[in-house]
Parts: sequence; C-alpha cells; structure tokens
Amino acid sequence: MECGYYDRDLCRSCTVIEVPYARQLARKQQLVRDLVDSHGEPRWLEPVASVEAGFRNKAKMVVAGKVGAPTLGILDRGGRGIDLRDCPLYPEPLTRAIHALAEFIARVRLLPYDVAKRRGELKHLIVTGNPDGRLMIRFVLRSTGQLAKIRDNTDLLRELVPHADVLSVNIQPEHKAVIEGAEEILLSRQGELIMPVNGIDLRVRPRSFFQTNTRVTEQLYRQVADWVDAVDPASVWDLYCGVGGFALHVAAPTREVAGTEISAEAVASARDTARAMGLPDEGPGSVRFLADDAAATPADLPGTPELAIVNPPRRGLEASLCAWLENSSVDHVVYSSCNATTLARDLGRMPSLRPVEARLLDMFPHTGHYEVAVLLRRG
Ligand SMILES: C[S@@+](CC[C@H](N)C(=O)[O-])C[C@H]1O[C@@H](n2cnc3c(N)ncnc32)[C@H](O)[C@@H]1O
Repeated sequence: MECGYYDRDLCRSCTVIEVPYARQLARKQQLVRDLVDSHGEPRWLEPVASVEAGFRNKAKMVVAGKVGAPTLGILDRGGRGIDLRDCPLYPEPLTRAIHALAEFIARVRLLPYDVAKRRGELKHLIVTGNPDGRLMIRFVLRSTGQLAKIRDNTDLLRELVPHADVLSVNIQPEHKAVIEGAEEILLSRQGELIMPVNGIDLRVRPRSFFQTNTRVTEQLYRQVADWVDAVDPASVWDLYCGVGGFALHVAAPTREVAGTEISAEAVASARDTARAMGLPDEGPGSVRFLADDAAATPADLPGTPELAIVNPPRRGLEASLCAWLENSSVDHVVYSSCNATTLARDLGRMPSLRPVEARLLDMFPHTGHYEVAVLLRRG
C-alpha cells in the first residue's frame, strides 16, 4: 500500500507496509502455525484478509503544535508533533472528522500539551467511528483547566462534526506515556456509540475495549458462532467478554450464555444490548453478564459450562484459569488470541484440550499484529 507519510520517513508505525499484502498474510499464517501446530495440528481454515486501507475504526492521535496550529498524529524523537491527519488506515468519515476537529481545536484555541516542557492541556484526541459514520469523540486533557472551552463550544463542534453521537473529555494528569486517565466527563446526552456488527447493535462506552477492524471482527464473531453452533452446547461462558460480542452472537433459544469481564462499563454496555435484543437474563435462551476477573469466574458462577470462549489481552490466560479448564468437564474451548506466543504457552498448560480447527484473521494489515481463533476439543 502507498503511504506518503511512510515514504517521507515521517511515520514508521506500519512496519511491514513495503511487503505485498498477500505475503504479509502468508507470513502471519506461518508464524501462528509454527506456534500452534505442535499442540495438535488443527485444520487451518483460509485466513481472513482485511482491506488494505481505511480499516481502522479508531484513531488515537497525539495533539502537539501551537495554539491555533495544532498537529494531530505522533511525536518525533524530539517531542515535536508530526501531523498524520490523512493516514490511509482511517476510513473517510474518520478522516473528515479528524480534519474538522483540528479546525475546532484551532478555532477555540485549545492549548496543545508540550511533552518536553510538560506544559499545555490537550494531550490526545481519540475518535471512534461505526460503519454508518456515527462517531464517538474524546478529548484527553491534562486537567479540567480548558474543559469549559470545549463545553462552551459544543454547538460549534456539532456544526463541524455533525455525526458525533458521543462526546467526552478524559482527564490524564500524569506525565507518562499513557493515552488516557481514569476520569471521564461525558458532554453528550448519548453515552454509548452503537456498533452494528452482523445485525447486532453492540454498544461502546468511552473507556471500553472494542476490536479496531469492524469488518474482520464481523467475520471473527461469525466464525466463532459457527463453531459454537456446530457443537451446540446447552451452556456457554464468554470470558473476557468486553461489550459482549461473542456472547450475543452465540445466544440461542435452547442455550444459557454467561459473559464475564473486568470492566464494569463494558458489562453495562453488554447488558444494555442484551436488553435491547429482548434476551432474558436467566433460563433457556438467556444471556447474562457479570463484572468479574476471569480467573475468579469458575468460583463466582455456578456450574460448569459445556463450552467456554476465552479472548484475553496479549498476556494470555491466568495460569490458574488454564489449570481449571484443563481439569474441568468443559468439552470445548474457543480461544481467540492476539498473541500466538501466549496462546501456545496456554495450550501447553491445557494438554487435554486439543486444537481441532483454527483460523487467522488479519485485523492489523501492515504490522506484525493479527488475531487467531482456535477451536479446542477435549481428548
Ligand atoms: C481482547 S479484549 C476482548 C473483548 C471482547 N471479547 C471483544 O470481542 O471485544 C480483552 C478484554 O479483557 C478484559 N480483561 C482484562 N483483564 C481481565 C481480567 N483479569 N478478567 C476479565 N476481563 C479482563 C479487557 O477489559 C478487555 O475487554
């Protein structure tokens, strides 16, 4: 893929952009196979490719520059802003919004944060877009010092970015390389962005995780639902469930589904979606969600499911959860991972659960990152 920022040596985030896409995909496939196959040689399904440009649903931009002339993008080694507002990874509605937000920041004279001098207010801009072009916009400020400048100018903001459903300010007071802080101040009436995925209106709140490539996520959820439907378990747990994508895709009239997740906000969104879908929270056909540490879920939820879905962060599963799954009566596990090294480690900790089918899904073209989903069967 062509990128003017890469060609001019302004941005090196897409580390393998010069490699033709088909070869990128083949390399990722080989890498995950090398790590997974020693645990049971699953049947590998055709990898799911992404489009090469315009696939990211979320832009996390560092704000730098001067009052009236902000840069939105990254910082160079000297801490100066490099403007990447036309990054080709973003779809057109996101690019348009980023341009409009740069104009807003300039017009209301928000003060960009200067990392080197530890001065200024506006640190980051985080914009998430759904497939219909609706947006969630978050300003990350050092303090509440310039909050009023945003709050008092929301009419201008709405004029410049008419599709902004969710608008909020996050406060990140610390001088460290962390994108956002714990305090979120909602400025819009709507607190959740609707993310339609395969006909299910998932909901995302400002601080909740959501997969960054919506089209490939649709295929991930469909693949996992196909595996689950083929096994047809009466009970399913979705651990590390986020806003409920897997759990809500595998709901069925004869099945009881429970999802657990550490973020109470994500759980609240998942519950909102289940309620909007008219799903009960107990009995056959139910889907319920609980804020819980995945490692504690076996002690906190009654019974043992016939099938468990796990989708942990890069660090993989807690050793105690692997031990519980290994020694439980759970017959099938679907493990969706963004890190095949920790996936392989965890497979080694659960030798009774053998990989039978697997699929690479490329959420992150031009980088070394990927998602891999594996169906495991006991025995
Ligand atoms: C890779 S995301 C998966 C989310 C979800 N399955 C999806 O498809 O969007 C991992 C999720 O695990 C959650 N998480 C992190 N540590 C956790 C823990 N110890 N117990 C439960 N959830 C955790 C994160 O908040 C995040 O939502």
